[in-house]
Amino acid sequence: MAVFTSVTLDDLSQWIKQFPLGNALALQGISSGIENSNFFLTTQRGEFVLTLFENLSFAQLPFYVQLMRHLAERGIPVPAPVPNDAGELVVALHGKPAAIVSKLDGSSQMDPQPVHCAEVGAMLARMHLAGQDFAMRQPNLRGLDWWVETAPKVLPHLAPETADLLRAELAFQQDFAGGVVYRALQTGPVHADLFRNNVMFVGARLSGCFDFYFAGWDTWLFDLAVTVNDWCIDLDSGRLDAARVLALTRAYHAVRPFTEAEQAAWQPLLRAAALRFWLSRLYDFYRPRAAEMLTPHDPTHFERVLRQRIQVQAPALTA
Ligand SMILES: Nc1ncnc2c1ncn2[C@@H]1O[C@H](COP(=O)(O)OP(=O)(O)O)[C@@H](O)[C@H]1O
Ligand SMILES: N[C@@H](CCOP(=O)(O)O)C(=O)O
Repeated sequence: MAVFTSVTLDDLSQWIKQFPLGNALALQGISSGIENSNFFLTTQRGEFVLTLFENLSFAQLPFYVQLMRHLAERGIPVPAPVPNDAGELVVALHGKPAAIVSKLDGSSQMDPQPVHCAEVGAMLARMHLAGQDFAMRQPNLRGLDWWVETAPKVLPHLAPETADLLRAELAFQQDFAGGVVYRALQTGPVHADLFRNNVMFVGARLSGCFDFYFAGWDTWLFDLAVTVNDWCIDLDSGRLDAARVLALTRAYHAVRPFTEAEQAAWQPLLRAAALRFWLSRLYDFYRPRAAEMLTPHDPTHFERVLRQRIQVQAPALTA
C-alpha cells in the first residue's frame, strides 16, 4: 500500500496499551498495496501488521476482520486479528478505523510455477468451504453494482474504441448475471483479490494469504477467476498459461468439485474478473488520491486480459 496517513512510534505509545502486545518498539511504513495505510509493527510480543483503513468505514470493517478470524480459527492460513482489552478488533487511530493482525511468514512468489498454482487452488477451495458457516453477510462492494456506477465516471477519459469495449462488456455481464446459469452458481464469502502479491510462500509451500479488504459475498467461481487471471497468465500479453491454469483448477476441484453451472460460467466469469480490475484501475488512475508512497496500477494490463478472455477460449475447468 501507499502510506496515506502517517503514524509514528510516538503516536502508538499510549494507543498500543489497549492491546495485550506490550510496548511498540518499531514501526515501518509499507509501500506496496493501494488501498490502506499499512505498517510492520514490532512490539514486545512479536511482529504484526498495523492497517489504517482509508476507504472502509467502521460499519463495513467487522465483516472483513471477523471473516479473517473465522478462517484463521478453521486452519486457513490468514492473518489473525488481535483484539484489544475490550474484545474489539477495529479501533480508531488518527480518526480512522485501524486493526492489528499477525504477520505471516514468507514472501510473495511473483514468478509462479504450476506447483505454486496448485497450492493456491487447493487453499482457495479450502477457504471457500471454511467460509460456508460464516454468519455475516456483506456484498462484494466491487461487484456488478459498482461496475455500473463506476463505468460512467471513467468512460469520458477513454478513446472511443476502448469506451466501446467497456460498454459492451458491461452489457454482456449484466445480461449474464441475470441468467439461469449465473443464478445456479454457489456463493459464499470470497477473497476477491487473491493476486500473487497477496499470498506468501516459504519455498514451494503456501504459508498464508492476506488483504481481505475486498472480500464479500459473491460466487466462488468469480473468486477463482480473479485468482486465475493473475496467477496463471503471461503478464506481458495477458494470455493464460494452460499448465498453470490446469494445476490451479485441478487442485481446487480435488478439494471442492466444480458444478455443471460453474463449468458453463467459466469463460464469462474470467471476463467478469478482468473487467472488475480494469475498471478499478481505470478509476484509480483517473481519480488519484494523495499519498506519501503510491504506485498506481496499470489499467491497460486488464484491458489486454479482458480482450484475451473475450477472444481466446480458456481451458475447460475439469479437462
Ligand atoms: N499479515 C501480513 N503479514 C505479512 N505481511 C503483510 C501482512 N499484511 C500485509 N503485509 C504486507 O503489506 C503489503 C501491503 O498489504 P496490502 O494488504 O496488499 O495493502 P493494501 O490493502 O493497501 O492493498 C503486502 O504486500 C505485504 O508485504
Ligand atoms: N489487486 C488489485 C489492486 C489491489 O491491490 P492490493 O495491493 O490490495 O492487492 C489490482 O491489481 O488492481
